[in-house]
Amino acid sequence: MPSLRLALAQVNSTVGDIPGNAAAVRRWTRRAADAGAQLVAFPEMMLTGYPIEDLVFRDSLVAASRAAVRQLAADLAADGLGDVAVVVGYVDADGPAPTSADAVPGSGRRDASALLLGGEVAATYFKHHLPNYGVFDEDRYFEPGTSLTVVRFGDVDVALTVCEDLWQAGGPFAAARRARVGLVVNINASPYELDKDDVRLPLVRRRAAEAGATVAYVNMIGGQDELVFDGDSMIVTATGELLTRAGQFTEELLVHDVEVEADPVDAAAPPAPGASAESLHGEVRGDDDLTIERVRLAVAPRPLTGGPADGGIAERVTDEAEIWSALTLGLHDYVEKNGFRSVVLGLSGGIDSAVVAAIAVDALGPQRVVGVSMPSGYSSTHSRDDAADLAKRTGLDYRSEPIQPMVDAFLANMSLSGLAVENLQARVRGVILMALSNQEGHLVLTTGNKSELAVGYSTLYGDSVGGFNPLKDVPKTMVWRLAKWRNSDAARRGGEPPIPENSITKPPSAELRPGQVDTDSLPDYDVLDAILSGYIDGDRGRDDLIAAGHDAALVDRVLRMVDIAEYKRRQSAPGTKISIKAFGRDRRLPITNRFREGA
Ligand SMILES: Nc1ncnc2c1ncn2[C@@H]1O[C@H](COP(=O)(O)OP(=O)(O)OC[C@H]2O[C@@H]([n+]3cccc(C(=O)O)c3)[C@H](O)[C@@H]2O)[C@@H](O)[C@H]1O
Ligand SMILES: Nc1ncnc2c1ncn2[C@@H]1O[C@H](COP(=O)(O)OP(=O)(O)OP(=O)(O)O)[C@@H](O)[C@H]1O
Ligand SMILES: NC(=O)CC[C@H](N)C(=O)O
Repeated sequence: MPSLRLALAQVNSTVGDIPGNAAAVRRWTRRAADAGAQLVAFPEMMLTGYPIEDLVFRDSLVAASRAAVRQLAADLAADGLGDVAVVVGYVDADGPAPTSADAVPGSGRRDASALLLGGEVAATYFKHHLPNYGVFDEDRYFEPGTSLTVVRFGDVDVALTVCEDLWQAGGPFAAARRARVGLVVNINASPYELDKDDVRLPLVRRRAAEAGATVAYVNMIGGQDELVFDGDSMIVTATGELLTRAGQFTEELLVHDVEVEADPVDAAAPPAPGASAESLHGEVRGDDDLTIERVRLAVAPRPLTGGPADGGIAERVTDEAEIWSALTLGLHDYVEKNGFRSVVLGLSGGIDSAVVAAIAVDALGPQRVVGVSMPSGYSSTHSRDDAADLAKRTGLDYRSEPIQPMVDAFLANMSLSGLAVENLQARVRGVILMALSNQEGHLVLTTGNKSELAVGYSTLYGDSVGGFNPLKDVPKTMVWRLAKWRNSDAARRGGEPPIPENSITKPPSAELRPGQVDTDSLPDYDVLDAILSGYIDGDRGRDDLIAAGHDAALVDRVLRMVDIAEYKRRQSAPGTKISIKAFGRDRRLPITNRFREGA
């Protein structure tokens, strides 16, 4: 059986930085060549970054992407890497631009994969299955490809596919079976969701069985606004054997030798049982017929030399460890890719700000994190002590800005009472953080968790002020789990647990009036989160939630709070998606809306 040395470049690209991304391809191809790889695969839309959203409508961007892929082929050859096959994602176009009179959005735009060899773009493939659910809008942006590109690579037929092609049965993988390929290269921009890695491996196995071929799956890593990509690249044989698998959230070159069948399956044979359709979001399309385009290469691939390469199989980690990595990488990349040197946040001594501070310190280092205690007349001594303790444990830049004189100045000039005074305190804090941002250039982090965002438990233009929110998609009960995990992980490694125990154990309180605790207005968070998870993540209605055992009056109250807080969410800062349904692109609801569940 022919042996191929594959390299999967699980790397981080930046949206819009076409020259920087092309330079990264050259650097990683050099490393792959040094490891003796014959073919190196980069993620979906590596050259443009992913997702580029409406940038795809710009002719200038498409032209730059098309030019870059050709230039990259030439540059790789000039680097002495012309005999390494490089599979790379980019944006192509072969139809009228969407701006022309007879075109519709998406017309002519292609989510493409190119195989570069010998200084040329030797083959191209256009993504067939376009995801159009959850955070994806690819029907808006692209036209689906209708043929499968099969490249004769030495003695092996290799099919090119892109991301969603793997998530739906039929189409490219069925065509790959008909084409009797030995290897399917699948390049991805697959955003992180908790437990998605548990879905990926069985999915890759099913597609490998469907194609009757080895599947090389490469995914990007890195943060892009609300998305974070986790990698988890892997190679799986036609019989379902996992040969190698990368870790999550780190750049990595996975180099592995694969034995590939030169003439693998009997095209007439049906796919193995279990090769059926599957999608996390339950969307499945039919068994579309693709034509097969065979490409013969003008340049022979480099011979296999040196000792064997084995990429190994990375260990899986706990949910908390996985989420922590997602949140730190999401924040890190938002800060770095948007050119900030530092972040600032209010430290209340409570659990939310403590966890955000610990994430920021892990992502950026303590010298790039400013924590501000802003006590008012209602602030307890422990809230200040706990904030100071957190600062001492993490080494972040700690400041104190008492707000009472500023609140008093407002009250001396305006007659305010009740909720207006409560919210004034949160708003004065927001003004202080924005002033520090303007003065010193920090990005303001806001700290509202998903449970609070769901029920509108925050002050608009107050504690919700900020440019980025690491906890946006993290329910309160998970905030506590993360805090406990981070502390015990630190202890296990012999380090200082960053989060004061008191911040974890005390009852949550906004401290906007004497003796206030969250449970004055909200049910216990474990009860609240269970209802929210059903209503938001599961799209379950009132009756369904009551049938599941939740108290009817409580369900009515919670659903009403969620429904009327849509306006706050629409104005909220972006934050890293970790769940199947994050607020924002995953869940788009009208603000003006009189539909109410049940009562
Ligand atoms: N449909 C709509 N479209 C656009 N704007 C709309 C709107 N409905 C109200 N509004 C505006 O929103 C205002 C009400 O919102 P807002 O001013 O925020 O005030 P509101 O939501 O009434 O009060 C804030 C709540 O959050 C709690 N809180 C505050 C701070 C921190 C924490 C915490 O522990 O994390 C909790 C606080 O105890 C209180 O229950 C209205 O006065 C109006 O201006
Ligand atoms: N005394 C304070 N000093 C500094 N920042 C504060 C203070 N009180 C509130 N904040 C800021 O406002 C956010 C909302 O906090 P609040 O205490 O009202 O509710 P919370 O959701 O329980 O948050 P936390 O668990 O961080 O206390 C805090 O996370 C913090 O960033
Ligand atoms: N870029 C894509 O096609 C991603 C869609 C795919 N279902 C995923 O989440 O991995």
